[in-house]
Amino acid sequence: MPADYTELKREACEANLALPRHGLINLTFGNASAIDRARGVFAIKPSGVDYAALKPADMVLIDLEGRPVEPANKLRPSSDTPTHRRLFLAFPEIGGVVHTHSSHATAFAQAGREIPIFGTTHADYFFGDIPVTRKLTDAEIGGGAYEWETGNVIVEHFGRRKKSPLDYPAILVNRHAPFTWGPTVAKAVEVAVAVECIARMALMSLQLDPSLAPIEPALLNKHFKRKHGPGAYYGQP
Ligand SMILES: O=C(CO)[C@@H](O)[C@H](O)COP(=O)(O)O
Repeated sequence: MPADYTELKREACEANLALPRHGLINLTFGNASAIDRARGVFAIKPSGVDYAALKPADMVLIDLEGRPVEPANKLRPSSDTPTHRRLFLAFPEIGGVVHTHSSHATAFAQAGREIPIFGTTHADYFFGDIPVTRKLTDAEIGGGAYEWETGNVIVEHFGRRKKSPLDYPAILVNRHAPFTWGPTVAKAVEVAVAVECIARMALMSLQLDPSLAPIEPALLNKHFKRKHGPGAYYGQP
């Protein structure tokens, strides 16, 4: 009896449809995926397909070895599938990954800039700057495993600090755009919305005052602690 992935595909499709709904997507940029940890299979957006046309049955199933789970059909998995797979392998706590090219967060990523924490909107969600990875090297870009290497620089950023990725569910890939994750793909979408909202506010704050200092520690602690409690992780990845 073949496994039934109907619910996994529905969950992944709903997350992908939420991206343009939240204004995080232009054209076919971006992608979302959800994993069935018990079976080691994730469902991801098909490559290059108009979001408006997406249906659950279009989601492509890939196992954690990178193999298609269903007979190949006309729809190829997202070009970013190896990046999602790299994150699912490195972060066993996560249930979903989202990648967008949302404008303001992508502006910070292209500039290789972390998103500084200037106010309580940010402090309610993250205890520090939203980080940016190092640039990929020419060898990583041209070595034939670019998307996998993109996942590697994200994992490397967290690995050095040995913090749970759920404590810090977002990062900007240098010269590229944001990736977010969460215990579910729906939560990863929510984080992607928060990252874009925070990035837009940060960019406008810097336009008003290019030398704006980061938020005061007392205000950061008050807002983060009242939302996430004393047991939450306080610090950067
Ligand atoms: O990173 C990028 C573009 O730079 C991706 O967001 C692609 O634009 C999405 O491609 P598919 O998921 O449609 O293959």
